[in-house]
Amino acid sequence: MKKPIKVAVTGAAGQIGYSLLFRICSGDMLGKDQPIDLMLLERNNEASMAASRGVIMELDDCAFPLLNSVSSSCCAKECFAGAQIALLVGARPRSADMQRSDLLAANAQIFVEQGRAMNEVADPNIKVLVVGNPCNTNAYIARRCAPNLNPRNFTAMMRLDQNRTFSQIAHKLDCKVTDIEKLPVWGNHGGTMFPDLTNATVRGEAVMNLIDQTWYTEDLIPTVASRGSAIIKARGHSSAASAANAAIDHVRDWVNGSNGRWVTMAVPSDGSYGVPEGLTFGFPVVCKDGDYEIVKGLELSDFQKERIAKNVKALTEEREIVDQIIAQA
Ligand SMILES: NC(=O)c1ccc[n+]([C@@H]2O[C@H](COP(=O)([O-])OP(=O)(O)OC[C@H]3O[C@@H](n4cnc5c(N)ncnc54)[C@H](O)[C@@H]3O)[C@@H](O)[C@H]2O)c1
Ligand SMILES: O=C(O)C[C@H](O)C(=O)O
Repeated sequence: MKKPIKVAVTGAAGQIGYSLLFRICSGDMLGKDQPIDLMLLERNNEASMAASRGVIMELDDCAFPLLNSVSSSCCAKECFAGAQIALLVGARPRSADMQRSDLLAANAQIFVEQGRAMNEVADPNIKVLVVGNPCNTNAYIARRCAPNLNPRNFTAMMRLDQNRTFSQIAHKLDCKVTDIEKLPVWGNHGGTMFPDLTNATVRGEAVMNLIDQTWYTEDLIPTVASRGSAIIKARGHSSAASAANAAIDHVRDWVNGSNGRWVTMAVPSDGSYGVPEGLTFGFPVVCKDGDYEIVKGLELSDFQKERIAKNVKALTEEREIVDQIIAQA
């Protein structure tokens, strides 16, 4: 029997939490032989605590063989004590009339506090996935506030954007999602995100030979970039089960490897492809041995450079705003 891994999840009683926790405990994220100590964080108010208790009752009622223990707290330091993996989901979602970046004012402070708490009590090599929006910049905040932890390990979720692109391509070309390779989404989980078909293949054939450029730039890219808004309009709530699924995919591949496949993770830039060092930026990565590597050596066309530059601009502007928030916090 393996030793349990300590997994912290914030926003445990929210929409995403309700899809995510049950899949973590059934072994979808870390494997069917990996026991888990689950540590939940919710807001300190009666409704959130009650909802959190209800979720724990349901987790109990599933009798998950892999769930070694579960605890719930409204104190970040208690929740993150010894945590080896943290999924930072707890944050306000946007409403139909908002951009994700409009959430910075509401959510930035959460990631200042949680970054500081992790810095004091988490495993120094903790792997962090930020889901709460705007997730790239929130991951940047948490990393800045946790100088004692491994900075590479502060990542944000763009796997949902990749999964959305894969499904659009599979519908368009009538293929299986598993036939598709080398299709990353660069940049920010925001309006400028860049689903990049340049190197994508379907059963080994270049996707760009199978679709026309107009469909790519005028249909696919806007459809993926506005999918979150389309779901909010349709459901009245932001995506939840698909977001939880993407979080599972992100952490599973990071921990257990992507078998040579490119996957999209937003990670601290090392300066690759002209992206300023330190921005939390969506890149194509390959995961192996519990780590990720940005795919290197790609020749970028002017079209790719221009799309990447728009994301650099958006994230640089957000970084300027939050640098002030961090300095004042
Ligand atoms: N990156 C992505 O692809 C992606 C996809 C979907 C949603 N999101 C984002 O995920 C976040 C959560 O979405 P949701 O639909 O689950 O929202 P929700 O409102 O249903 O749940 C959020 C939960 O977080 C809790 N929470 C708030 N502040 C907290 C704090 N400081 N500590 C602990 N818990 C706290 C709330 O009490 C609530 O239970 C939102 O910001 C949303 O925009 C991101
Ligand atoms: O769009 C949102 O605000 C929610 C989430 O980021 C999504 O992409 O579904």
